[in-house]
This record gives sequence, structure tokens and C-alpha cells, in this order.
Amino acid sequence: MSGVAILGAGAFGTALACAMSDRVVTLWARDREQAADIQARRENTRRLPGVHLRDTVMVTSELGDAMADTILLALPMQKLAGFVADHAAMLRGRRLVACCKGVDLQRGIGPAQVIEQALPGAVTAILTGPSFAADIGRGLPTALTLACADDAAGAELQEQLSAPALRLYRTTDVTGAELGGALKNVIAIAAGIVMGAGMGDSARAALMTRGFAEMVRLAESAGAQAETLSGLSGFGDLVLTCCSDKSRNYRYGFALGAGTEFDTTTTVEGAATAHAVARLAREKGIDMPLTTMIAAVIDGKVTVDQARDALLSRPLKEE
Ligand SMILES: NC(=O)c1ccc[n+]([C@@H]2O[C@H](COP(=O)([O-])OP(=O)(O)OC[C@H]3O[C@@H](n4cnc5c(N)ncnc54)[C@H](O)[C@@H]3O)[C@@H](O)[C@H]2O)c1
Ligand SMILES: O=P(O)(O)OC[C@H](O)CO
Repeated sequence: MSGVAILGAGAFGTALACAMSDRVVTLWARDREQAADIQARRENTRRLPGVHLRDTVMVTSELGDAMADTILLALPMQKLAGFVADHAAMLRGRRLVACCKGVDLQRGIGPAQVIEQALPGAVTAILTGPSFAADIGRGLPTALTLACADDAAGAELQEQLSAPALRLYRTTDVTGAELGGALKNVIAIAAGIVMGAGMGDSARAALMTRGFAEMVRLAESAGAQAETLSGLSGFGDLVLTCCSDKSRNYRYGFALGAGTEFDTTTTVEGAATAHAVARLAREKGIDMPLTTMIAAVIDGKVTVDQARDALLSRPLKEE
């Protein structure tokens, strides 16, 4: 058994399959009809319309046909624990690369730990960083972080998963990489709120900067290295997601700020993660005013105006 399989035919899984289609790669969709449709049309019309899949991408809904030595898990964060627990027997012994961004709401842990709890001893890695599926699908140049605690395994994965337009940088700081990807989504919701409510570009810049300070504070308390947060998975992804309406987290925040409707079936990882992180911050005694406020706004416990006023009237402090 060799090669690469991607589990989850959402926007990101499909885009990764596209980027890695310089070789044979398998894409698994849980829905039989959707898998057949993508395989026949060579396009995922539901999740990544307009992107053509080469014949080297094999699409299946049979999980057994999607087993390879390296498995990319491109599922929403809150679905990961259930999925790996349900399919532990099949996944055991393979290199597992989580491609989701977030903190598990029930367990308060990131994707690598979620996998390790279900499959102790598994070689686990994280693929994360600034990347819109639509950009990757169009073959536009993208750089991501591949984080693996076992550096030798990480180096092999970096070689295996790099592709002509997909450049992977490597780190052993798994905690830093996964918290960068998780926390930037919360700040992106906040950036969307700021812009949707008409607070302006200067307010967004302030929010991104103070949001980044929160990200580093929490990550360091969890044992991550601050410089990882300054890399692609932290700073890079924060800038991308806070400044583009291609981002679903940003668009969700914008709708909250503007008081407009938002399609609740859209994957918005930052919403659950805001709650998971606000709880973690409370338990650890870490000051995370923005994240805590975003969780309260999402819950409707405070209005956007109340959140703005409360944040602006906090005691003055050193930067
Ligand atoms: N879309 C992007 O631009 C992008 C970029 C980088 C990272 N990501 C990350 O990738 C992850 C997936 O996002 P996406 O954009 O592909 O989402 P998506 O909403 O486009 O697709 C999610 C996919 O997961 C499948 N799925 C949901 N629950 C499942 C379950 N229990 N078992 C099996 N399959 C299940 C759905 O059928 C769907 O195909 C997220 O964590 C996201 O943050 C997305
Ligand atoms: O659409 P979003 O907000 O989930 O963002 C997609 C990616 O995480 C950007 O790197």
C-alpha cells in the first residue's frame, strides 16, 4: 500500500486532490452519489465548482478503496474525533495528516491530539496555512506548513505531499501550527464583524494586531514556540483570512456585524473554536478579551455595539 488518499471531498479536500494530481491520488466522499458525480464529471460542482480534476484523481465512496500509506483528513474539525474513532481499525498503521483548523469543542484539544487519542502511537501531522481552496484548485502558488513531531517522518511527508504549485515548509511544533490555524479563524470572524459594522480599516488593523497577541499568548501557554505563530500557519493565515471575503469565517463575521442573513450550513470553523478557546482561556487564566467577546457575540449574549464599547473601555495597558 502506498500513495496518498484524501478523506473528505469538501472544498479543501478536492483542492488538495487537484494540487497533487501530478501523481495518482484518491479522493473519498462519504456520499455515494456525490462521489460518482465527481468521478464522472471531473468536477466537484457542490463544493468547488469550476475546478477540473485530472484523470489521475480517483474518486470513491468506498473507504476501503481509499486506503494509502498517507491519509489526509480534510473534514471539519468538529467531525474529526467521531470519524477517527469510527474508522480506527482501518486507519491504524498509516501516516495521518489532519487538514482541519480548530479546537475540538467537547475535548478542548486540536486535531493531532484528537487523532492520537483514538490511535495512540500513530504518526500524525498537520497541514495548515494560508490557502483558499479556490486558489489551490486554480493551480495558483500556495505555501503551507507541514507540522510533525517526528522530524524524520515530517521530512518524508514534506517530500511526498509537495507539488508543483504547493510548497510545504516543515516544523516539529505541532501545537503552534495547529493553534495558529485554529485561532486565526476566531480573529477573522472578529475582522468580519468590524468591517460589517462599518468600523473601518484602522479598527481592523488594531483588531488583527491585538488578536495576534492573544494567539501568541495562548499558544505559548500551551508549549508552542512564538516564532511558529509568526509563520504561515499563524501570521500568514491571519492576514489572509481577515482581509478577504473569500473567507467563510470573515463573511460570517461580516453578516453578524451588518445584521444580515448567513447560510448556516456553511463550514465556519471559528465559531465552535471561539467557544472552546474562551473556555480554555478561562480555565488557564489567560487574558483573551477578543476571543471571549466573539464567543459572546456569536451566542447573542452581547451586541456588536456592546462588544465594541466593552473592549474600548478596558483599563489602559502597555502594548
Ligand atoms: N476551504 C478552504 O479554503 C480551506 C482551506 C484550508 C483549510 N481548510 C480546512 O479544511 C477543513 C474542511 O473544510 P472544507 O472547506 O473542505 O469544508 P466543506 O464544508 O467544503 O466540506 C466539508 C466536507 O466534509 C464532509 N464531512 C462532514 N462531516 C463528515 C463526516 N462526519 N464524515 C465524513 N465526511 C464528513 C462533508 O461531506 C464535506 O464534503 C476545515 O477545517 C477548514 O478549516 C479549508
Ligand atoms: O474560508 P475559511 O474562513 O474557512 O478560510 C479558509 C482557509 O482557512 C484560509 O487559509
